[in-house]
Formats: sequence, C-alpha cells, structure tokens
Amino acid sequence: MTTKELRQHNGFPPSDQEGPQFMFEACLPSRLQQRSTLLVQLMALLCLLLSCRASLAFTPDTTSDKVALAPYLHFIADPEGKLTLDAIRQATAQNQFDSDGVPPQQGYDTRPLWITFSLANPDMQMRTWWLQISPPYIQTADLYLVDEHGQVQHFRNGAGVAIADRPEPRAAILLPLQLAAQGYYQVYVRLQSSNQRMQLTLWQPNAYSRHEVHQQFSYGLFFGLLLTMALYNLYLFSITRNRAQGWYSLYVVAFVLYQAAISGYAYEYLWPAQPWLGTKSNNLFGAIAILAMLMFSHSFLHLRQLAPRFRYTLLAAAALPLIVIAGFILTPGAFYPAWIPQLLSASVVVLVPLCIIAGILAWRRGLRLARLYLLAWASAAAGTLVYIGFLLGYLPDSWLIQQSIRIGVVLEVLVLAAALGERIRTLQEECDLAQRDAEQARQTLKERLEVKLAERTQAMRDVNASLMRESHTDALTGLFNRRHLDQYWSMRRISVHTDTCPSVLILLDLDHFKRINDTYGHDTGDRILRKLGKLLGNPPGNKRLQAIRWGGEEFLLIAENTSVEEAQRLCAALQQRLLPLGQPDVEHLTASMGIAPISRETSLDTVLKAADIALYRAKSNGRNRIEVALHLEQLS
Ligand SMILES: Nc1nc2c(ncn2[C@@H]2O[C@H](COP(=O)(O)OP(=O)(O)OP(=O)(O)O)[C@@H](O)[C@H]2O)c(=O)[nH]1
Repeated sequence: MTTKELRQHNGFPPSDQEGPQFMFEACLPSRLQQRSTLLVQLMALLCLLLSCRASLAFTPDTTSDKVALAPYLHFIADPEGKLTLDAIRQATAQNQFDSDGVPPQQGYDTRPLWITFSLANPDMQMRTWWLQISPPYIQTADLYLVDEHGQVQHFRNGAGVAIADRPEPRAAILLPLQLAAQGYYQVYVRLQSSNQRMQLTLWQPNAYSRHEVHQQFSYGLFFGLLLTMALYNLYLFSITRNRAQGWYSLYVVAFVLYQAAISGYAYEYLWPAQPWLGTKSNNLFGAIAILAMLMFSHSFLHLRQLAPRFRYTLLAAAALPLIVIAGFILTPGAFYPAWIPQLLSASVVVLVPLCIIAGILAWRRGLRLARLYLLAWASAAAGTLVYIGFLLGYLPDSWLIQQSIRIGVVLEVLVLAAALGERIRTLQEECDLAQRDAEQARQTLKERLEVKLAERTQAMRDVNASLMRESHTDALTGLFNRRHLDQYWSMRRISVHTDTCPSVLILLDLDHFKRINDTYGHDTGDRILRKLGKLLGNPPGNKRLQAIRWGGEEFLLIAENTSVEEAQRLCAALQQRLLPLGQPDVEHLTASMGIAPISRETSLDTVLKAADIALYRAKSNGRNRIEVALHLEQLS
C-alpha cells in the first residue's frame, strides 16, 4: 500500500502534490472503525510501519498541556549549510536520515541541523500549538510547516533574532503551529546552532502561558536574591576595599547575567535589540563568572600565604576562561568557533575541583573560614545532585525539585556572603588588636622618650650649670670672677628693696705683688693667690661675702647687711690673717683696701669708682691701709 492510498484510506483528503511520507497517526483506530475489516487495517498498518518506519506522524493529545517531541524526531545534518527545504523534503521522502531519533551532532555545534516530524490534526476545528525549542540561546530556528498540499509557512526565531521580530516576543524560542481542521503536516526545523541538550516540545498556548508565569516567578526570585546580594556586597566593597568582596560581587553579577542568557530572559529584557550577542553572551558571562570565582577563592582563602605553590596552578588555570573572554572580543560575527564553548566547559571541569582543593588546603592550614567556603560549594553541589536525581527518576517532579540547581546556587551565594561577613569581622578584630598593640607600643615609647628627654634635659641643665659655674669662676682661686658681678648686681637690685640694711663693697689689692713674683717666682705668687682665695671664701667671723677675683692680685668683696664700721673691722681682721698667708716665703704680706658703701640708687660703676678711689688713696698713703670712700654722692 502506498502512502497516498493510506492517506485516502485514513480519511485525509487526496493530494497530487509531492509531500512528506505520512505513515502512522495516533488517530488511526478511530478512522479504521469506519472501514470494513480490522484485519485489513492491521495489515495496512504493518506494511506502513515496515515501509516507512522513520517518518512516524502523530496527533498530539489535546488534553495534555505539553508533548515532548523527542520520540518523533528525525535529524539530518547539514555540515556545509547548503541544504534547501526542497532537498530536505526529498531526503525525508527517501528516508535519508542520518540517525533514528538521535541528533547526529554532539555538544555545541554551529553547523545547521535539520529536524523533521509529521503532525496531524484529526479534529473538525483548527488547533494551535506552540513549538518550543530549548535552550533559548540557539542562534536561529527556522520553522517550515508544510501542509499536505505542499504549501509552506515559514517562521524564524532564536537568540539571534531581535525580540520585536520574533513570532512570539518572549524569552523562550516559540514557533506557532496552526493546524487546519483535519490537516496533515510535515514540520521541518532548521537549527543553527545546536547542542545535545536541545529539546522540542509542543505546548498548548494557555498551558505555556501558565508555565511561563511559574517560570518567571522562580527566575524573578532567583535573580532578585542574587542581585540583592551582589549590590549589597558591592556596597561593602566600596567601603572596605576588600578584594574578595569585589570578586564575589563580580561573580554574582556575571552568574546572574549567565543565567539570564541561558534562560532567554536576557534576550527579552536586557538586549532585546542586539541579536549579535546571541549565543556568545552566555559563554562570555559564564567565563567571567568562573574567572571571578577563581579570583575570589584566591583572595578569600589567602592562597598567597597558605598555599603559595598551589596558587600558581589555580592562576594558570585562569587562562581557560580568559581565552573564552578574549574569544568573545576577537571572534567576529554571531557564532563562536565550536572550541570556545568547549573550552568553557573545560574551564568548569578544571576550575571547580581546583577551587575545592584550594578550600581544603586552606582549611588544613588553619583558615577556619575555609569551612564556610567548602559548605558553599557543597550547597551548589547538593542542588545539582538533587536535579540529577530528578532527571534519573529517583526524585518526584515538583516545582521545588525543578529549582534545585538554582536553590543550591542561592545557598552557595548566601553562605559565601556569610563567610565574607565573618571575614570582615575577623579582619576588624585583627585590626582592633593591632590598634591596641600599636597604642600600647606608642604609650611605652612615649614614656621611654619622656624619661630619656628628662634625663637629657637634666644632663643639659647640669652641663649648663657647670658651664655657668666655670664661666663665673676663677680657675686659680676658685672664687667668682668679674662676670659674676654683673649677674649678682642685677639680682641684688631685684631682691633689695630698701636701704634699711646697709652694705659695702671692698676692693682689696695685694701690695707689691710684682716684687713677690719677681723675688719668689710666679708659682709662689700663685700659691699666695690660692691661699687668699680660700681666706676670702671663708672670711673671719663667718661673715658671708661675695668674693670676686677682680684682676691679677686685686679682689672685690661685697658684704651685705654690713656697715662701713663693720667693714673696717672685717678688713682689719683680714689684714691680720694676711701675714701668715705669705709665710714661709714672704715675711710681710700686706694688702691695701678701699671701702665704698652701697646704696640702692647708686650704680655699680659709681660704687666701683668710689672703692677704687679709696683703694688708690690707701696705696698712696703707704699701702697696708684701709680707706673709706667719703663723697660717694658726688661721683654719681
Ligand atoms: N703669680 C701671679 N702673678 C700675677 C697674677 N696676676 C697678676 N700677677 C702679677 O701681679 C703683679 C701686679 O703688679 P703691679 O700691678 O705693678 O702692682 P704691685 O706690684 O702689686 O704694686 P702695687 O699694687 O702698687 O702695690 C704683676 O707683676 C703681675 O704679673 C697671677 O695670676 N699670678
């Protein structure tokens, strides 16, 4: 039985046109009831199945929300991208399929792939289905709907089509299939690019809209949570300048963009009019996310200190995502060479274990926070495992389980954020401790400096005092020298307010000292001067005197609270003591003395002059005499 006969036999309108080979429909039993014998029908069915096994047509169950098309698909590879629809229709008619239900291309492939299946609408009314092709980042999907009369409808969709130009302006790749009453169709889909995760599903439009609401809710929740974490950590990064925080924020943002690209929402909301970003965008953001995670691990785990050699392995592996990023910039056009997405997969396979090893190393080398880091990875892994369990049929189909990968990632991001918070707390504690230590050290240093400064100041004071003493002291006699008189005089003017207590100034000059020097030698002269110095330092009657060596053998004495008479007595006592002072060398050592009273108003010069006149008189009158200045007031 030919196809044409079978179609007529099954109640479809006859057609002379060249068309797809229709072999089997789920609606066959209802048609067969209208025919004479069941046996003939079964034989016809058997022949049909044997002759054209490859082009099974089916009638979608209108009570189902969606129908997975995998069992009904046939694939034709188009390695050179030159096949036309007519050529494909011919190949379909001749059953020239590359495979039976298995896509001939594995992994990411930019070469065109044709998919075909037959479809029937046995109802008496028109039916609309939406054909969903996932994943949403397939660059272009051309749909050719060929009816039994050979009329062709063409629609184009895919990541490389601007949202406004799509037949359904949504995140997913949707192609409308409007099936006429009792229509019979051959569907051809040309995909470029493809990958092995590709799925074709028929949806009832209303059911898809409901599904989309759930989808949007879960993705909205997912993106919202992640973006909040990213913004919050970006804000913290702007304050703390903590590198790990920066890499973490970049990781989360890139991961959100990656998810937005592979879910199709990026095409719908972020770059609806930039179809050139197409499939390349998910590779770009995937690579950035991997790179940021790697750098986060490097910084967060202190690998420079804790695993200095292993970190080079990790950093070398960063070349993989970097090449993918460079590939995005350097590759012109909408398509990547196939090796770039393969490199991205390799990056994940290499870097995830490396990051986990880095976490274990850091933990073993004493970084407590590495436990949280590993827990974060475990959360992501647990989410992935739950999803795999669901795919393998071990876990039931539920919204929560469908979201398990995303939940795992959210948990990962939350745990990492907690770990970062903990890290900041640790850093703060270390900072406080360091500040306390620094403050303590500063205090200790300050105290030491103060002690040192006090010691130095005291030493300087001592040196100053010593210098002062030396500069005011006569080296030979140990008495004050001339310099002292000015200081003493100004001090005296401050302290002596009235003249109720009289004072005197005495000039004492040894007689014929030159002769002594000449006769007994200079040393003897010096010895006599030293002895005189001692005598004047401890004058008779314990009288306190300011004794100053005024010149070679000339001395100046200031006797406070001493009247002229008392001064005369003091001078006489000194004359008595001078005699033994020169012995044994000098038999008669004498001195002449001039006394001048000191009043508050008279200047030092005047008093000195008066005393000098009195002394001169003593010398003139034969030496070894005591003279008192008489007319002091006339000199002033
Ligand atoms: N040995 C010694 N002699 C000194 C010192 N200072 C000054 N003379 C000497 O003192 C002498 C002072 O001599 P003159 O000024 O002529 O006075 P004089 O010989 O005492 O005579 P009259 O004062 O008139 O009694 C000089 O020979 C100085 O060299 C000193 O420090 N040591």
